[in-house]
Amino acid sequence: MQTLNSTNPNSAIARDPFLTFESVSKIYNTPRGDFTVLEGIDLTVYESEFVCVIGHSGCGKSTLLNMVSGFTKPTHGEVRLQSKLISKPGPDRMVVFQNYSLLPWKTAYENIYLAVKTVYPDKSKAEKHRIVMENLEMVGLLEAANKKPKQLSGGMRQRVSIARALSIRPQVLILDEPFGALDVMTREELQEELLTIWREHRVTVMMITHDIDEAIFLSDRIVMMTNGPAAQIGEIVEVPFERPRDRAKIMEDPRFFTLRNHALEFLFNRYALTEDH
Ligand SMILES: Nc1ncnc2c1ncn2[C@@H]1O[C@H](COP(=O)(O)OP(=O)(O)OP(=O)(O)O)[C@@H](O)[C@H]1O
Repeated sequence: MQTLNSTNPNSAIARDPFLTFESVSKIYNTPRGDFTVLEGIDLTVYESEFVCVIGHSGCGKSTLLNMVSGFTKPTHGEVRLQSKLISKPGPDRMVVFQNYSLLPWKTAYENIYLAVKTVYPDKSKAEKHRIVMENLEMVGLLEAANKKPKQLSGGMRQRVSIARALSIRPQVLILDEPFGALDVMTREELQEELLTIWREHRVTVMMITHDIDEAIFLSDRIVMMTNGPAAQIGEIVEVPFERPRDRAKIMEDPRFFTLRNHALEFLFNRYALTEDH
């Protein structure tokens, strides 16, 4: 594994490990025999870090994040959060998917309320209400509180999903291509909002994206996966831009193009998809 050198002000060096993958492999048993998706994954994510994972379709990015959420377990190796072995889902790790996953028969308010009620059954009704309202406000959706998902735009639904995930104060926010289905304008708007929320909450984020520009704009480090089967971390690139980030300024920075070209070269030259994939 290589790391592109940088003088990153957000550099993870000399911080305590927070989320760790130690010699992680994942093998699925399929009707055609064992299928090794990931092999020998070692990764340390630091508290409050924003890490993006990129790689070709099917290389195992969701599998990697599913081992953080606890939806799936490693076949070999361990994933730990603050030294504690992750073996099942828990409220300390919340996931936002691309396809919203809101309950369609409940309003935005009720979707968030249900999450708060499930995780904090002992909180008073007034306190639960306060948490829901605070989180709806955080994503600018107070006025849409009583709307059901089908009455909301894709961007609004994703805002509700993010509010719901953060309402229970997870330590890790797992984002599986959260903006993949949105148009460019909405996508950029949500990226800005996500960065503001991340800065205020200091939550640790692991996010899958197929969009290199999005990964550069959002993250402290980009984990680039090789192709499967038996995909590995090919390279980890540090993103050197100071925060808060200004998209226009970043786009003018020569380092942006160096990073972008480096990631493109990795994906479309060194690990280009071949006929077999
Ligand atoms: N439960 C399972 N059983 C068998 N194979 C699986 C299972 N889940 C995933 N796979 C296979 O593992 C590989 C990696 O899947 P995964 O969804 O992790 O990739 P990905 O990089 O997230 O893909 P994409 O970018 O298309 O979402 C794929 O070949 C997929 O078909």
